[in-house]
Amino acid sequence: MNMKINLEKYREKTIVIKYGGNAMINEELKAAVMEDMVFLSEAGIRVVLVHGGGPEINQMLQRVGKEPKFINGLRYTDKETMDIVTMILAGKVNKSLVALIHKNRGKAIGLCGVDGGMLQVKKHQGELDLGMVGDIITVDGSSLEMALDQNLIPVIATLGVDEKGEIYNINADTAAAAIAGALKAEKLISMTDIKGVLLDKDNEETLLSRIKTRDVAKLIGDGVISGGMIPKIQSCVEGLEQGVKEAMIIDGRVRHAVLGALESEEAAGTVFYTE
Ligand SMILES: Nc1ncnc2c1ncn2[C@@H]1O[C@H](COP(=O)(O)OP(=O)(O)O)[C@@H](O)[C@H]1O
Ligand SMILES: CC(=O)N[C@@H](CCC(=O)OP(=O)(O)O)C(=O)O
Repeated sequence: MNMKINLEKYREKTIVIKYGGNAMINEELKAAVMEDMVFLSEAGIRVVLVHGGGPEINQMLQRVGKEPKFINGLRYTDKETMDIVTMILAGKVNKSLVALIHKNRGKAIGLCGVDGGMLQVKKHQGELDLGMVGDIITVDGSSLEMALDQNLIPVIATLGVDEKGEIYNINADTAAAAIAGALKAEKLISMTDIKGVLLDKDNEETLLSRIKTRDVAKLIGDGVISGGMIPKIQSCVEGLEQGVKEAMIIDGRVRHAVLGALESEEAAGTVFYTE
């Protein structure tokens, strides 16, 4: 890779990168993102990759004749859907990302939140029943720390487990924020399929490049932010509240977007800040 960027300031720091299913738009881009993960890891950065896979889950549901259903950006997950989420997230998507890292001569370990009891959940509490969706109660980061100490890149599928051993589905942005908080990460970067948070979601010229965390509730209440952007933006706020130094949303369609985001404080995308 012919990129000269100074990553020294992140050496031995933890960076949690959330890679959304919508930014896995083609195999070439996916391979380039995994190349970046290896590059960062080789620069001595403790990289944790938390991935989504919503579109792949939708495709499989449709193949078996089930219509995907979302409520405020969260998937309604009945038992049959949960089986498919497990197969696709912890199986197909997770292993394909790990394999791509290995293809780039990096070392990765694919885990899901059930492994090592990493993501402990209880059934989601909300106005509406979402089935097998879990709310995170605690994050046990010890298996992640162990992997990072061995210079492995942990690649995480966002399933969680409750005290009865039941497996739940967790939105990948929500899980990434909780993991970043538990690891006291330097940065939480969410890669998606749009420039960042837009004032008008159909006009990419209306990028909000900086958002104050206390304005987030109003942006959601006013309907500026909808669908999958709701958990994404909420998770940036939660990450900062839990001690992450910086949270941002960037355009995963752009090659080497993560490297650009680390290189420049004024990177493209949306940066969240508290006062
Ligand atoms: N104000 C907004 N700005 C940007 N995107 C928005 C906004 N409101 C809703 N969205 C939608 O949120 C989507 C990103 O969330 P999602 O599809 O869940 O992505 P990912 O798979 O990366 O997690 C965008 O593609 C866009 O359609
Ligand atoms: C509860 C819930 O909504 N879980 C998500 C988990 C995957 C995810 O978040 O994937 P993206 O990042 O690609 O959207 C889902 O089932 O789609």
